[in-house]
Amino acid sequence: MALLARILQARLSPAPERGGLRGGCTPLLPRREGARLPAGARAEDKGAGRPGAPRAGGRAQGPRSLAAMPGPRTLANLVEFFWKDGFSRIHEIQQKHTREYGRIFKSHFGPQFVVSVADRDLVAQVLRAEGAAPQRANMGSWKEYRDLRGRSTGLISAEGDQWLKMRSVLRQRILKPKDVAPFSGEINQVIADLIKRIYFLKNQAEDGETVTNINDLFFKYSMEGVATILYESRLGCLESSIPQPTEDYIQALGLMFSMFRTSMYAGAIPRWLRPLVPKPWREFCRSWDGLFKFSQIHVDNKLKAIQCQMDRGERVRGGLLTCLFLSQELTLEEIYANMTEMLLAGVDTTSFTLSWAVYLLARHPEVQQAVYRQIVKNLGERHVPTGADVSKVPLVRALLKETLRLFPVLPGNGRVTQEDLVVGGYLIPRGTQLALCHYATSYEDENFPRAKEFRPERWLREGHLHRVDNFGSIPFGYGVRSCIGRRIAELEIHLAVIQLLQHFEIRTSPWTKTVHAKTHGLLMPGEPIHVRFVNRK
Ligand code: HEM
Repeated sequence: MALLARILQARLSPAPERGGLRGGCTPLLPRREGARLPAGARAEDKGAGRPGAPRAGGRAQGPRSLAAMPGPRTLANLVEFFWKDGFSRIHEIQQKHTREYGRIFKSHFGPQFVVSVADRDLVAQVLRAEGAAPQRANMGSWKEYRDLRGRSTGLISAEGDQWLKMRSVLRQRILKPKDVAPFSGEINQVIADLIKRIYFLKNQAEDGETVTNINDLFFKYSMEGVATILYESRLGCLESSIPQPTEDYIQALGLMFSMFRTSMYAGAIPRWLRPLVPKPWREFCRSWDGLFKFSQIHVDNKLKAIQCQMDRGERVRGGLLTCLFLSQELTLEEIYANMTEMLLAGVDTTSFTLSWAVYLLARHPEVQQAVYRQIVKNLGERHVPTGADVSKVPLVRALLKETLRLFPVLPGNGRVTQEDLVVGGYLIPRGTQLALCHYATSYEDENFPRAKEFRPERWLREGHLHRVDNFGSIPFGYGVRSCIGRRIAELEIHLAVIQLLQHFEIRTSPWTKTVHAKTHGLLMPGEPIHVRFVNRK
């Protein structure tokens, strides 16, 4: 039956040739008013989208409706997510559903209906067709909190004109590598503290080498690094005795982090159910209160310092926050909201990635040796690198890309379609939530030969003609709504990896286990990672 369905489907929907990034995508067709499904489409479509079935098509007969799209049953999905804690396995469920239903499938999450796209070319098609202000999916609860408290939205939660305005202000300041290169000095000071902290922790270890729970160490590094850029002030996260306000802040961040999960529950539970299940929404609001409060303290401190400088008639110069104050392009509420949301977006993402990168280096000494050799050859054993040096060590950049391919911090991304689209032969009406399944596409051999293997060299360019780009792995997203903090994160990670390898050989320890990924909103190491930092000299 399945074979017959596939053959019928193939006749109805000739598969387009896969043509890499530039070709091979189904063009986005405008909605054909009154387009009708071919007779019997429902039955025939049962096999559509399964592995081996045609990916896109229906052009001859018109696109198929969502009713014909395969996908898990609503009840099964609810059980998977709410009963079997599917929220911690989103990445695996993505792969499972792709295997079972194909590269485009539909699902229900509580009141939400989502179409998942797990195909490199279809993801490219969707993202390339975006308008001027793409809409992120599932931000209703974020917006609701802000309305409730009279707060502004930040870049993550804003939509439409509000988003365009804020994005155009922030993109001028941090979007390009050259914008963030001047932060190298500040980041290097944080890295100097990180290295000191590693020596301190090693000295406390029985073997003089093992640092347990590098996740925690890199969390503190990332928080200190991004706060240095966002608030233009140090928090003291890497000191032996962390100042109380910073300790409170770390707690607030912990709460913020657990909020990702809360936020998913909060969003998935319909409003009318809140009186019966009040906890998720209450927790959600409480954690946002804490985040906004903390950010506001730091922003206000900086504002006061600038005011004092101005009162003394001094010339005011500074980084991101200072520029935002002086340019007055954003209101104070918008600055609070953006600082809060950027901090939220900038700590765990960077720290998880750095933890995975160090774990992978420890597990693959031959790769580590190659990266180290390139650093020594092109930069030297002790040269403190700046942003401008990073292009001289392509293996360090390749290491980050490969780490993010295997462990993309955001295993999937969301969009709400702003026009009717035809994707993979299906008519997706305007206003439909799309989930772009980056984790699933990252692990496809077709996109990345021997995809399960850690091979950073796959990202090296052969000369200038060969551009290694692939919509199978776009960990920072793509296009006008992609990650605005990308260059900050890269700077923090590249500079840290270079200096860690200049100081230490990273080895596994008897306590280094195989670490599995767990999704907690973000894809994180499921267990603490322990490694040995062996002094180079
Ligand atoms: C390894 C680190 C990071 C990864 C993998 C990452 C990934 C992402 C992804 C996938 C998105 C969604 C893009 C889209 O919808 O197309 C995003 C958005 C965003 N990220 Fe990052 N991010 C990282 C670090 C950072 C840092 C350090 C900051 C801030 C300093 C930051 C700030 C943001 C903001 C504000 C947005 C929303 C952008 C908008 O909607 O205009 N991210 N990030």
